[in-house]
Amino acid sequence: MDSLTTAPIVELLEQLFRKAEAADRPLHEAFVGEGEKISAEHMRTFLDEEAKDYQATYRTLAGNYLNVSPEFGKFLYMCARTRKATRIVEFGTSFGVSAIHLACALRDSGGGQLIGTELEATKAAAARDNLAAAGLADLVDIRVGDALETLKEGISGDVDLVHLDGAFNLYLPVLKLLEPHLKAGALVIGENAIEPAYLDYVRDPRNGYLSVAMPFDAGRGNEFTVVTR
Ligand SMILES: C[S@@+](CC[C@H](N)C(=O)[O-])C[C@H]1O[C@@H](n2cnc3c(N)ncnc32)[C@H](O)[C@@H]1O
Repeated sequence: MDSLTTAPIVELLEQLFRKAEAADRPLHEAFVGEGEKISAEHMRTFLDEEAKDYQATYRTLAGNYLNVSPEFGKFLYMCARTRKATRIVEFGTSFGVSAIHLACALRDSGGGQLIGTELEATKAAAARDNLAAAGLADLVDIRVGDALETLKEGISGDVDLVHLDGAFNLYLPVLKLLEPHLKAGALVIGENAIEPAYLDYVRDPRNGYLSVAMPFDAGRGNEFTVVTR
Protein backbone atom coordinates (compact mmCIF):
# COMPACT_ATOMS: atom_id res chain seq x y z
CA MET A 1 0.00 0.00 0.00
CA ASP A 2 1.19 3.55 -0.66
CA SER A 3 -0.57 6.78 0.22
CA LEU A 4 1.06 8.61 -2.72
CA THR A 5 -1.10 7.02 -5.39
CA THR A 6 -4.29 6.71 -3.35
CA ALA A 7 -6.97 9.21 -2.26
CA PRO A 8 -6.81 11.89 -0.99
CA ILE A 9 -3.12 12.58 -1.76
CA VAL A 10 -3.15 11.56 -5.40
CA GLU A 11 -5.84 14.20 -6.15
CA LEU A 12 -4.09 16.87 -4.07
CA LEU A 13 -0.83 16.27 -5.94
CA GLU A 14 -2.56 16.38 -9.34
CA GLN A 15 -4.05 19.73 -8.31
CA LEU A 16 -0.67 21.08 -7.13
CA PHE A 17 1.15 19.94 -10.30
CA ARG A 18 -1.55 21.71 -12.38
CA LYS A 19 -1.23 24.94 -10.32
CA ALA A 20 2.56 24.77 -10.51
CA GLU A 21 2.53 24.29 -14.27
CA ALA A 22 0.31 27.37 -14.70
CA ALA A 23 2.36 29.50 -12.28
CA ASP A 24 5.75 28.53 -13.73
CA ARG A 25 4.91 28.45 -17.47
CA PRO A 26 5.78 32.15 -18.09
CA LEU A 27 9.07 31.73 -16.22
CA HIS A 28 9.90 28.57 -18.16
CA GLU A 29 9.14 30.26 -21.49
CA ALA A 30 11.19 33.32 -20.57
CA PHE A 31 14.05 31.08 -19.52
CA VAL A 32 14.21 28.54 -22.34
CA GLY A 33 11.64 29.62 -24.94
CA GLU A 34 8.24 28.14 -25.72
CA GLY A 35 8.13 24.34 -25.98
CA GLU A 36 11.85 23.97 -25.35
CA LYS A 37 13.43 21.72 -22.75
CA ILE A 38 15.78 23.04 -20.07
CA SER A 39 19.34 22.30 -21.15
CA ALA A 40 22.61 22.02 -19.24
CA GLU A 41 23.55 25.39 -20.73
CA HIS A 42 20.40 27.06 -19.34
CA MET A 43 21.20 25.59 -15.95
CA ARG A 44 24.74 26.94 -15.99
CA THR A 45 23.47 30.43 -16.91
CA PHE A 46 21.14 30.29 -13.91
CA LEU A 47 23.96 29.00 -11.66
CA ASP A 48 26.10 32.03 -12.59
CA GLU A 49 23.25 34.50 -12.03
CA GLU A 50 22.33 32.92 -8.69
CA ALA A 51 25.97 33.04 -7.50
CA LYS A 52 25.82 36.87 -7.51
CA ASP A 53 23.07 37.05 -4.84
CA TYR A 54 21.01 33.91 -4.18
CA GLN A 55 18.67 35.63 -1.72
CA ALA A 56 17.72 38.24 -4.34
CA THR A 57 17.35 35.54 -7.02
CA TYR A 58 14.85 33.55 -4.95
CA ARG A 59 13.00 36.69 -3.82
CA THR A 60 12.11 37.30 -7.47
CA LEU A 61 10.93 33.66 -7.70
CA ALA A 62 8.71 33.82 -4.59
CA GLY A 63 5.59 33.15 -6.68
CA ASN A 64 7.10 30.18 -8.52
CA TYR A 65 6.81 26.55 -7.47
CA LEU A 66 10.05 25.34 -9.16
CA ASN A 67 8.90 21.90 -8.08
CA VAL A 68 10.13 18.39 -8.77
CA SER A 69 8.45 16.48 -11.60
CA PRO A 70 5.91 13.75 -10.76
CA GLU A 71 8.51 11.15 -11.78
CA PHE A 72 11.19 12.66 -9.54
CA GLY A 73 8.68 12.95 -6.68
CA LYS A 74 7.84 9.25 -7.00
CA PHE A 75 11.56 8.47 -6.99
CA LEU A 76 12.00 10.45 -3.75
CA TYR A 77 9.13 8.52 -2.17
CA MET A 78 10.63 5.19 -3.28
CA CYS A 79 14.08 6.10 -1.90
CA ALA A 80 12.63 7.05 1.48
CA ARG A 81 10.54 3.86 1.61
CA THR A 82 13.48 1.65 0.59
CA ARG A 83 15.66 3.27 3.20
CA LYS A 84 12.84 2.99 5.81
CA ALA A 85 13.72 6.60 6.57
CA THR A 86 12.62 8.10 9.86
CA ARG A 87 14.53 11.41 9.58
CA ILE A 88 14.74 13.40 6.36
CA VAL A 89 16.13 16.90 5.71
CA GLU A 90 15.07 18.92 2.68
CA PHE A 91 16.96 22.01 1.54
CA GLY A 92 14.47 24.08 -0.50
CA THR A 93 10.83 23.26 0.24
CA SER A 94 9.04 25.91 -1.82
CA PHE A 95 5.27 25.10 -1.86
CA GLY A 96 5.82 21.61 -0.45
CA VAL A 97 5.44 19.39 -3.53
CA SER A 98 8.54 17.26 -2.89
CA ALA A 99 7.91 17.45 0.87
CA ILE A 100 4.50 15.80 0.39
CA HIS A 101 6.19 12.87 -1.41
CA LEU A 102 8.80 12.49 1.33
CA ALA A 103 6.34 12.86 4.21
CA CYS A 104 4.06 10.26 2.58
CA ALA A 105 6.96 7.81 2.70
CA LEU A 106 7.49 8.57 6.39
CA ARG A 107 3.78 7.98 7.07
CA ASP A 108 3.75 4.70 5.11
CA SER A 109 6.90 3.47 6.91
CA GLY A 110 5.38 4.09 10.33
CA GLY A 111 6.31 7.71 11.12
CA GLY A 112 9.28 10.03 11.47
CA GLN A 113 10.25 13.63 10.86
CA LEU A 114 10.90 15.74 7.80
CA ILE A 115 12.80 18.97 8.42
CA GLY A 116 12.15 21.33 5.52
CA THR A 117 13.80 24.69 4.92
CA GLU A 118 12.53 27.64 2.93
CA LEU A 119 13.86 31.18 2.51
CA GLU A 120 10.53 32.73 1.59
CA ALA A 121 8.02 32.97 4.44
CA THR A 122 5.00 33.03 2.08
CA LYS A 123 6.15 29.80 0.43
CA ALA A 124 6.78 28.13 3.79
CA ALA A 125 3.24 29.08 4.90
CA ALA A 126 1.79 27.64 1.67
CA ALA A 127 3.87 24.46 2.12
CA ARG A 128 2.50 24.04 5.65
CA ASP A 129 -1.06 24.45 4.33
CA ASN A 130 -0.47 21.91 1.56
CA LEU A 131 1.05 19.40 3.97
CA ALA A 132 -1.88 19.92 6.34
CA ALA A 133 -4.32 19.35 3.45
CA ALA A 134 -2.47 16.08 2.78
CA GLY A 135 -2.88 15.07 6.44
CA LEU A 136 0.90 15.08 6.92
CA ALA A 137 1.39 18.16 9.13
CA ASP A 138 2.36 16.12 12.20
CA LEU A 139 5.43 14.77 10.37
CA VAL A 140 6.99 18.03 9.23
CA ASP A 141 8.98 20.90 10.69
CA ILE A 142 9.30 23.62 8.04
CA ARG A 143 11.96 26.15 9.01
CA VAL A 144 11.86 29.66 7.54
CA GLY A 145 15.07 31.44 6.63
CA ASP A 146 18.44 30.65 5.13
CA ALA A 147 19.25 26.94 5.46
CA LEU A 148 22.82 27.89 6.35
CA GLU A 149 21.31 29.24 9.59
CA THR A 150 18.18 27.13 10.10
CA LEU A 151 20.02 23.80 9.78
CA LYS A 152 22.82 24.77 12.14
CA GLU A 153 21.01 23.20 15.08
CA GLY A 154 17.92 21.29 16.10
CA ILE A 155 18.59 18.12 14.12
CA SER A 156 17.99 15.68 16.91
CA GLY A 157 19.13 12.33 15.61
CA ASP A 158 20.65 10.71 12.60
CA VAL A 159 19.48 11.52 9.11
CA ASP A 160 18.53 8.81 6.58
CA LEU A 161 17.91 10.98 3.55
CA VAL A 162 18.75 14.50 2.38
CA HIS A 163 17.00 16.18 -0.53
CA LEU A 164 19.04 19.10 -1.86
CA ASP A 165 16.81 21.40 -3.91
CA GLY A 166 17.60 25.00 -2.83
CA ALA A 167 20.12 27.55 -4.10
CA PHE A 168 22.40 25.62 -6.50
CA ASN A 169 25.52 27.27 -5.12
CA LEU A 170 24.86 26.11 -1.54
CA TYR A 171 24.68 22.33 -2.02
CA LEU A 172 28.21 21.78 -0.72
CA PRO A 173 28.00 24.08 2.35
CA VAL A 174 24.58 22.64 3.27
CA LEU A 175 25.87 19.07 2.87
CA LYS A 176 28.87 19.87 5.08
CA LEU A 177 26.53 21.32 7.72
CA LEU A 178 24.56 18.06 7.71
CA GLU A 179 27.51 15.66 7.53
CA PRO A 180 27.80 15.09 11.30
CA HIS A 181 24.17 13.90 11.29
CA LEU A 182 24.28 11.50 8.32
CA LYS A 183 23.85 7.78 8.98
CA ALA A 184 26.10 5.33 7.13
CA GLY A 185 24.16 4.38 4.02
CA ALA A 186 22.14 7.62 4.06
CA LEU A 187 21.00 8.92 0.67
CA VAL A 188 21.72 12.43 -0.58
CA ILE A 189 19.57 13.27 -3.58
CA GLY A 190 20.44 16.45 -5.41
CA GLU A 191 17.97 17.97 -7.85
CA ASN A 192 19.79 20.49 -10.03
CA ALA A 193 23.12 19.37 -8.61
CA ILE A 194 25.33 21.08 -11.17
CA GLU A 195 27.72 23.18 -9.10
CA PRO A 196 31.21 21.78 -9.89
CA ALA A 197 32.63 21.92 -6.34
CA TYR A 198 29.64 19.92 -5.04
CA LEU A 199 29.94 17.29 -7.78
CA ASP A 200 33.72 16.98 -7.32
CA TYR A 201 33.22 16.47 -3.60
CA VAL A 202 30.51 13.78 -3.66
CA ARG A 203 32.11 11.97 -6.61
CA ASP A 204 35.41 11.56 -4.72
CA PRO A 205 35.11 8.31 -2.68
CA ARG A 206 37.78 9.61 -0.28
CA ASN A 207 35.13 12.01 1.05
CA GLY A 208 32.93 9.08 2.07
CA TYR A 209 30.40 9.04 -0.75
CA LEU A 210 29.59 7.12 -3.91
CA SER A 211 27.73 9.23 -6.41
CA VAL A 212 26.26 9.00 -9.92
CA ALA A 213 24.26 11.27 -12.21
CA MET A 214 20.68 10.11 -12.73
CA PRO A 215 18.85 9.96 -16.05
CA PHE A 216 15.82 11.96 -14.83
CA ASP A 217 14.78 15.18 -16.54
CA ALA A 218 17.96 15.22 -18.63
CA GLY A 219 20.00 18.39 -18.32
CA ARG A 220 18.66 19.29 -14.88
CA GLY A 221 21.57 17.69 -13.04
CA ASN A 222 20.05 15.04 -10.81
CA GLU A 223 22.66 13.35 -8.66
CA PHE A 224 22.24 10.23 -6.49
CA THR A 225 24.73 9.85 -3.65
CA VAL A 226 25.18 7.25 -0.92
CA VAL A 227 27.11 7.87 2.28
CA THR A 228 29.71 5.12 2.59
CA ARG A 229 31.41 6.16 5.81
C1 LIG B 1 13.69 24.42 -6.69
S1 LIG B 1 12.77 25.18 -5.42
C2 LIG B 1 12.31 23.82 -4.39
C3 LIG B 1 11.18 23.02 -4.94
C4 LIG B 1 10.63 22.00 -3.96
N1 LIG B 1 11.66 21.10 -3.48
C5 LIG B 1 9.53 21.21 -4.63
O1 LIG B 1 9.81 20.20 -5.28
O2 LIG B 1 8.36 21.62 -4.53
C6 LIG B 1 14.05 25.92 -4.48
C7 LIG B 1 13.55 26.62 -3.24
O3 LIG B 1 14.68 26.81 -2.37
C8 LIG B 1 14.51 28.01 -1.69
N2 LIG B 1 15.86 28.42 -1.23
C9 LIG B 1 16.88 28.89 -1.99
N3 LIG B 1 17.95 29.14 -1.24
C10 LIG B 1 17.62 28.82 0.03
C11 LIG B 1 18.31 28.89 1.27
N4 LIG B 1 19.56 29.35 1.34
N5 LIG B 1 17.68 28.47 2.39
C12 LIG B 1 16.40 28.01 2.32
N6 LIG B 1 15.67 27.94 1.17
C13 LIG B 1 16.28 28.34 0.04
C14 LIG B 1 13.89 28.94 -2.72
O4 LIG B 1 13.21 30.03 -2.14
C15 LIG B 1 12.98 27.99 -3.50
O5 LIG B 1 11.66 28.05 -3.02
